[in-house]
Amino acid sequence: MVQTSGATTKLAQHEVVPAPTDMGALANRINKETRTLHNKIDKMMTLKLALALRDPKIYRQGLQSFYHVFATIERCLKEQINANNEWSDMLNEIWKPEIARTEKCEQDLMFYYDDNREKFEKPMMSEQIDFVNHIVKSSNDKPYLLLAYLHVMYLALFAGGRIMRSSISRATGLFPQKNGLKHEEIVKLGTNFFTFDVADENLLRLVYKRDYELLTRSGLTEEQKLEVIEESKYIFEQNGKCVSELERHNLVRLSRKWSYIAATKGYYVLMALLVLAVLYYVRRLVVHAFF
Ligand code: HEM
Repeated sequence: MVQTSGATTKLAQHEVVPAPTDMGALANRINKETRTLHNKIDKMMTLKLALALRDPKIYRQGLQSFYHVFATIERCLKEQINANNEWSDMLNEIWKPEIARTEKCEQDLMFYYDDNREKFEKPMMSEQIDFVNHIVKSSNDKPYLLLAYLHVMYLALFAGGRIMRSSISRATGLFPQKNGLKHEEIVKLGTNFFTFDVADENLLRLVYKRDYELLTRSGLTEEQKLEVIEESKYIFEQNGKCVSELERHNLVRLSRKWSYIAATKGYYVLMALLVLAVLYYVRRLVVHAFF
């Protein structure tokens, strides 16, 4: 458990581990090797978020996709810690319960799905199912691959997550009205995913990164570190596939909606166009006759 209450993040530069310039540190190596992939998903998600913030249905689909990933990581992690194998101590010492996302994500999903747990409990989209199966297999075959998830998925929350939290909180079209609650109260109910129950989030991040480095520095062979870096690339790529899959799904949903409108309201649209054409013709006749 991280003792963060009343703490301050004012650490001297030399106390921050790993130093940003330490290119031997596993976390820095992952960041360097995945920079291009990160920039790609950053652009993708920033674009999609602009749409999702106007449509709670799109937002909750995105959140659901992350829910399955975090819930699977945390389930596998618990299994490996309880297994008392050669990786249990390392994983247990890096892991901080305050960073867990399963419950936080569930609280938000219950809010957006009106307390219908069965609507989000199981992954239904194929890329999400592949992702979940891959995590379970990696964790069973090589438990140290969970270290890729512990860096990539959880540190994302402190950087991009913070940026996203601020745009989400300002998005007025996203939150359903609930029993006359004030906007700030509603925002709180729907943004648990981005909050940590600690006095100082930055300290939590620094302690997490420090323990990750101290335990992985000599706890893994070079070959295992290379495998963790490869798994990190997979995580970025698979997140990208999940985002694209949702985009395709919504395009189909929207086109079905428009074909439905055309099929059911087509008569009225045709009549309106006809009236406009007649008005245009009459206007032309009048202009021609008098001018
Ligand atoms: C699934 C999507 C994403 C993943 C997995 C991800 C992952 C990461 C990781 C692992 C880091 C390094 C953190 C560290 O070492 O402390 C990071 C940094 C960062 N991310 Fe993301 N990220 C994602 C999406 C985004 C998005 C959408 C944005 C922008 C809104 C963003 C903005 C940033 C920023 C500003 C940093 C800090 C860069 C730095 O300190 O040099 N990320 N992200």
